[in-house]
Amino acid sequence: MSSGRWSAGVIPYAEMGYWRPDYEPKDSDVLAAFRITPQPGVPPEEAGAAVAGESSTATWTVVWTDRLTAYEQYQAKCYRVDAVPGQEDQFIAHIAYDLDLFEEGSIANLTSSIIGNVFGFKALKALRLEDMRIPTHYVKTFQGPAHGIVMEREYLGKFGRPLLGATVKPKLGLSARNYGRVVYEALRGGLDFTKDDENINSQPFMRWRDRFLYCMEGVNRAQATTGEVKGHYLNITAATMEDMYERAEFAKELGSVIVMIDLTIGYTAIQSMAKWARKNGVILHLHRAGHSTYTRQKTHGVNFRVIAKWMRLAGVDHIHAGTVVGKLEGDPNSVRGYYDTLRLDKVAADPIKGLYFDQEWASMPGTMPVASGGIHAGQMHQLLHYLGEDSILQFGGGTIGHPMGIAAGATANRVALEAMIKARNEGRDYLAEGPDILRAAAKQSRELDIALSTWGDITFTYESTDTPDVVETPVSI
Ligand SMILES: O=C(COP(=O)(O)O)[C@H](O)[C@H](O)COP(=O)(O)O
Ligand SMILES: [Mg+2]
Repeated sequence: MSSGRWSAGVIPYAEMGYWRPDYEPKDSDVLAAFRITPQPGVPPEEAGAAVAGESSTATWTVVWTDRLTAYEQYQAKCYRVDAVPGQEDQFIAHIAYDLDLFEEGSIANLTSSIIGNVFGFKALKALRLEDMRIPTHYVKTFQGPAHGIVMEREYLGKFGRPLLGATVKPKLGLSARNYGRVVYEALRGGLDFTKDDENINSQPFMRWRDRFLYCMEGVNRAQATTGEVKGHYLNITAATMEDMYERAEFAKELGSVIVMIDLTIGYTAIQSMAKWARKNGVILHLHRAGHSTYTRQKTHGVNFRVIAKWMRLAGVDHIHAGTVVGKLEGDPNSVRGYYDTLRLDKVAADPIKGLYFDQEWASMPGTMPVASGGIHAGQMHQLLHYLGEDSILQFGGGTIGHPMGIAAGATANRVALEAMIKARNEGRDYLAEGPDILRAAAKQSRELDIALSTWGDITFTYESTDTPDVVETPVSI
């Protein structure tokens, strides 16, 4: 292959040893699959080598000090470049990184290497990190989910069905007392959880302490009324770690089973809160606020499946992971891949689901995927079919917008879910028989009947104008 010089005076990375088609990745290597779109005139192997170089040891020229290190071991190696069928300018570069390049248990260190500089590289028109294989040697250095799916179910005493939740709406502006009323109504009506929105922190119209007090009053009253364990995700996102710890401690003092953080607080803050959550026996919910700024474009950024992997390592118990049928973007096969990544212990490579590598989690607990964003009771069969039962289904508008009121909206969701689970136990098929099962259940429940007649036809078909995630069978070049 001709490595090509993409700028005068620059030594091709391929010549510096970052293109190694003969390299056999070791079991302990961290592997990455990047979608690269090289600039005209830059051969794909050179572009792949440049990414390997810049995300490991290299600068743009050979430096004398390289020879003072175990240079070859520390060089990342681009060992394979595949053409993407139907996308002439795109290639998938596979890169192997020696485990010694990374600090144990640090998402900040892992990401400063893998996505640190390379996305601004002039040699590339665009770059997207599609997937990573985290070797079990490295997996074992992370705490992982504070409690995980199995323990969460045991704490709550809820088994064999998805958990139900709702985001309090409107997003902003309610007083603490009215907010607490929404919590109580939704929980007494049949939901397991209610949730703060991503941008509810401590604004002038409702300070965090007041919100926590009124929410927990609603939670406690709903527990007394229903005899079930209930929770409200108290969002402890704040400007500093000190503020977040203070809010988390107060939530625990009030007896909350769960607290919430936003992805915007950053990887290190997330890992710190995961440690706090394990130590204090409080479930940790993560809202992926901001992710679409870098996950949505199909040729540039970071695929959400990689964020899902990092967040399971970082230690969150819940993460928003898409709905397939709701109001927000999400290709069905890719979403199934995210859910597998979060829940399974061994995840097999599957090009249809966009999974480039086998991933072994070495018994690390699973993170509960949360489906949220424009979903309602009329989609219950589809949600169960696509997302499975170890999930949280969250209906904000689809609870609080119910014409008969908030508690009725919650009841509609609970009745629809229980009808579907009963049908599963009788061996019936969610997708084929779902609409019949829902209609039959609605004959016994005015709340569900009204929900179906209000929202039954809403399918968010405008979403299908989005380009589906590019999932292809790679071809070696
Ligand atoms: O407020 C909502 C949903 O409200 P509603 O249920 O009224 O639509 C959540 O913030 C979104 O789910 C985030 O998206 P994602 O879950 O995809 O990250
Ligand atoms: Mg929201």
